[in-house]
Amino acid sequence: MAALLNPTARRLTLAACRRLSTPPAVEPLVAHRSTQARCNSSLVEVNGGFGEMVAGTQRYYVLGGKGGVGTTSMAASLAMKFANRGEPTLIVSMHPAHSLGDTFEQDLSGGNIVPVNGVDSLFAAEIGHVNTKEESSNGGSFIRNILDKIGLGVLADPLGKNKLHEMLMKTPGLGEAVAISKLVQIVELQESNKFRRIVLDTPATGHTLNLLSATTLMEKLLGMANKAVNMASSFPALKSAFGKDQIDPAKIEVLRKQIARVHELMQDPQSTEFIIVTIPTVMAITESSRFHASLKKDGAPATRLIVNQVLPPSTSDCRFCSTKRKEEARALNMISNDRELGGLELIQAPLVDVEVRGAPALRFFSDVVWK
Ligand SMILES: Nc1ncnc2c1ncn2[C@@H]1O[C@H](COP(=O)(O)OP(=O)(O)OP(=O)(O)O)[C@@H](O)[C@H]1O
Repeated sequence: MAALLNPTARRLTLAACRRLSTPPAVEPLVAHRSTQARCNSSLVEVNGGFGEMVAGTQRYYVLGGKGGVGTTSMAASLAMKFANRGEPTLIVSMHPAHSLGDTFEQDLSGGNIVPVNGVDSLFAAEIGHVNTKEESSNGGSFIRNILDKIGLGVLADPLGKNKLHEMLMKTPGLGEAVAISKLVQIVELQESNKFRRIVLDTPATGHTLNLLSATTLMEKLLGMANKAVNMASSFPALKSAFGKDQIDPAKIEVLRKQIARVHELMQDPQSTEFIIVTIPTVMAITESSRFHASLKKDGAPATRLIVNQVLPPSTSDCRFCSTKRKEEARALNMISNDRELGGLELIQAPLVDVEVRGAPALRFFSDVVWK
């Protein structure tokens, strides 16, 4: 088992490292450098196989895990690590409830690719989030765009903002449909060619990653289209505006092909690596095991498992800590004996004493995790 954080060094770390992006005005530079060196060198001897990742041909890194285990922090730290090597990197959050912007302490809610403040070579976008309030104030342009893509743009005007909303917000799978559609757009963008690495922060819903279910997605999109048409047909005033034949099969076919291309990329181990994020609890590990089984079933190439929030060692555990530590050891033990997870490369990321938030903390955390 890899050695973990030295608690003394850890205390020194994130709090001090938060300040390191800007050299101090008054503290002598040499002291600053020495603190920085301690921050950079100290802590963890965890082999994250980062060297292998850098040498590999992969361009896409898809991180997924149960809610709250730290997927966004891990994705952001990986993207930061690539960018710090000077590799142009894009991180995309596909979470319905985004926290990537909070992680970088920057507003990313516009859905566009924007440079991350204070980090060279790093760009970010949050996609897939449909904000009802914003949509209402901008006339439903995001949803309109999706409707356009499936040949139902004509629907947007006659339904009006409110009805459009009511209908689409109640459509199951809309969030995923929107996210996939946006991801396809991003991957196809000319601008995206400049990124050597693209890190995707994805929600794993249940134990599956719907990103891969292109077929299901297409069914959803088509179902959505049909629903829209049927609903509109029940409004007499709209009957003449359009009918089923308004759905443009050619447009649907273009979208289907684009999605198939993304799907293919995601299944190609030369292009994509899936990374499962978990925490050392029996429940999270059990779910990760199912998650890996479903990734394999989908032909998705997962090689690494990150166990996040592992307790640092201590010589003076309180009762609570030592009980917690035993529970953790039990959970970690499960991994090596698990048929699904046992074969994955294990990365242990320590529980640190401050939030992983803001560029300096992320920069530090990325060096701790990705070795
Ligand atoms: N190793 C760690 N040590 C300390 N805090 C951590 C660690 N990893 C994550 N956190 C903190 O835990 C919180 C949740 O992390 P994060 O947003 O990355 O989780 P998530 O799995 O993406 O959550 P969600 O699925 O709800 O979006 C954040 O406040 C983050 O700073």
